Amino acid sequence: MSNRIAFLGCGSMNEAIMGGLIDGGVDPADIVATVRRADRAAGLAERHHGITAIAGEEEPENNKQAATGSGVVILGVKPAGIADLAREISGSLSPDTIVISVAAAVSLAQLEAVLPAGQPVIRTMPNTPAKLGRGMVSVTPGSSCSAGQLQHAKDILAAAGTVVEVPEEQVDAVSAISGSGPAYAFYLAEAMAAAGVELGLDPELSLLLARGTVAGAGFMLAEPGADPASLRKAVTSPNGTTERAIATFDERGLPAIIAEGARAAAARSAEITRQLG
Ligand SMILES: NC(=O)C1=CN([C@@H]2O[C@H](COP(=O)(O)OP(=O)(O)OC[C@H]3O[C@@H](n4cnc5c(N)ncnc54)[C@H](OP(=O)(O)O)[C@@H]3O)[C@@H](O)[C@H]2O)C=CC1
Ligand SMILES: O=C(O)[C@@H]1CCC=N1
Repeated sequence: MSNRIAFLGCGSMNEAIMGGLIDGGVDPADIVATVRRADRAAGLAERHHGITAIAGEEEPENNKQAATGSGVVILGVKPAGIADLAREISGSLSPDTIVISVAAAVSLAQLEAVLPAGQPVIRTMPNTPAKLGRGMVSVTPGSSCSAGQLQHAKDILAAAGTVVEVPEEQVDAVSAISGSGPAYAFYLAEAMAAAGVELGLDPELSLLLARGTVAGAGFMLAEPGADPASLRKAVTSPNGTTERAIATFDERGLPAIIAEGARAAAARSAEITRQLG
């Protein structure tokens, strides 16, 4: 199988995976990326020296060219564009080209319906820390994906972070927790920075403290066997300051609010799947 990997629709998510793979040792010469805009393609080629980036506005056949001869093709456009993209490249795929979709809400059945019969397909749900090799990536194989092909995809994606296999009915939940999750952590950092300003800190200092604290806590969580509840308790002195803050969060129902947000994210995913038919 060809070593070449094509990132079709190389925006936030696919660029993050691509960055993780390059840092993890994939040869940039084996990577081809497509986008619509020429300035975006130029930016990708500048940030990831040695890859080939092709813009649709300059080369309308860019996706077909990139798919031709690639062993793995990673579809990274918005959910509404995935079926058209898959149709567009279906005549350019080898029967053993592994087609990976990173799109939320696009089902395996929807993908398989627009690709050649028997094409190996894998639905994934990654997240943007993949850029640092710190992503969480779920994989769900389609009906024609062999165990060997799934393992090959897992081996490639491992450079982007931790790979977990889940049944398709759990992908919306994975999306609501780890797919969208980095945004929740950034939102927490934004709220903490704003709270610091309200308490009288200089905005720049407050942002520095909030960023460093969320990042530092993230590193602690990344240690093997880390337990968020134990780590939290280690900060919380009896009758101290943290205890008062956590009690306030509990009284105001913050865990329920987070659960409600995650339910809304998962429900939106299911809604998009229905809308895409
Ligand atoms: N962002 C995230 O954290 C996550 C996103 N996802 C999924 O990833 C997918 C992409 O999302 P995201 O990266 O945020 O979106 P972006 O808008 O950042 O990226 C989409 C990219 O696709 C390119 N593009 C659009 N149409 C075409 C086409 N026909 N041919 C080639 N390139 C095309 C765009 O090019 P141009 O820039 O030139 O317009 C853009 O670079 C979605 O399906 C989403 O559900 C999944 C998990 C997390
Ligand atoms: O917001 C979205 O729809 C995508 C899917 C998960 C994260 N970002």
